Amino acid sequence: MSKKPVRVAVTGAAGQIGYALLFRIASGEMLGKDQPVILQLLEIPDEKAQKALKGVMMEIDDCAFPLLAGMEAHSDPMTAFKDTDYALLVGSRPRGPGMERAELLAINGAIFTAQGKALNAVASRDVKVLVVGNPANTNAYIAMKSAPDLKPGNFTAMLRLDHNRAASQIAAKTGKPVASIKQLAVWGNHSPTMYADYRFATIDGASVKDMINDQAWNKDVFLPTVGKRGAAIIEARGLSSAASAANAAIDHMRDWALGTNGEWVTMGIPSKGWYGIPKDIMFGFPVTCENGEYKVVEGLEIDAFSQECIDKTLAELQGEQDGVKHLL
Ligand SMILES: NC(=O)c1ccc[n+]([C@@H]2O[C@H](COP(=O)([O-])OP(=O)(O)OC[C@H]3O[C@@H](n4cnc5c(N)ncnc54)[C@H](O)[C@@H]3O)[C@@H](O)[C@H]2O)c1
Ligand SMILES: O=C(O)C[C@H](O)C(=O)O
Repeated sequence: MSKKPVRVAVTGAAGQIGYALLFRIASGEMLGKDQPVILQLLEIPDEKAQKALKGVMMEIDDCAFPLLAGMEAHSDPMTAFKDTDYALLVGSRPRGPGMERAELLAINGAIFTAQGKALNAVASRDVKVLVVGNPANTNAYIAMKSAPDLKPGNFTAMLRLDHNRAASQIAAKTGKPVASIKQLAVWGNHSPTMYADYRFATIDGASVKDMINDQAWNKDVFLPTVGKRGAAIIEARGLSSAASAANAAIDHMRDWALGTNGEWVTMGIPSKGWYGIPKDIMFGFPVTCENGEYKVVEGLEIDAFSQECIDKTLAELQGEQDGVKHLL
């Protein structure tokens, strides 16, 4: 018997990431090739944006996706999020050259108060929320705090692009296939302070740290390359990453919904005190997923260098989250 369709809301649906994301959701790459979906697409109530959204929807229609069980255009989160099972909050301004993501808080923060409230009012009580719009961790925190009737743990921020970037750099350094890299983690904020950590990573059972055996490369090449990759792409492309961001969003939601078979992935989630990160800080942690739930990988040893990195990204997040109290 075929499965009941699930509702997937996507904001910023006519934007760059939206264009790289919607077709893949509709084709079953996110929730499985047997899972029908209803797309609930949100754009700003602006004639040009709504017209562009109609154009994207015409193209989606023209793909004749067998799993697409319905598609709606919205300009109000209160209708876009009605009964939604999954919400991908992408819609918000990207940064331009020379900006840091945190500078977007003043522009984008308020979007997530309104959207958190709307999710609180009308979404499924089990909605799984992924915040992509930057600064992603703090926007996710705002949305979570604006939705007191939903479970805080159902709000997540996207660190998966950083995880995938780290995996790709390690594959290049070791000359091994990216798929062979296991047990990678990215701690903290989706910002240059993030701490991509390969101390526990393995390739075919062997330690990646021992294979690389170069702390100078870790500190002076790997961490800055991963941490500043978004800026490097903006510099090269003139626009912020879109297809890789959409790909990471698909990976994040697919793994959360369908499980990771014991493999580690990175998700930005509200802390419950793990590794000394204060409660509710929206922090990147290594997790595994099973039965629609994520579980933090606990008990990892944090050495002095790692603690210093974790403290730095935590302090930045605390500063950002203190700075948005007026929105909550
Ligand atoms: N977390 C990550 O790893 C990551 C990666 C890449 C990009 N991003 C962020 O994702 C966001 C979107 O990037 P993009 O390249 O698609 O930008 P874009 O400008 O191409 O598209 C954004 C779209 O969002 C719409 N929008 C704005 N406010 C909205 C609102 N309140 N409700 C609904 N829609 C709204 C705009 O009209 C626009 O169509 C940016 O904030 C960017 O920095 C995050
Ligand atoms: O860096 C940006 O502003 C976009 C995005 O967050 C990225 O990491 O590519």
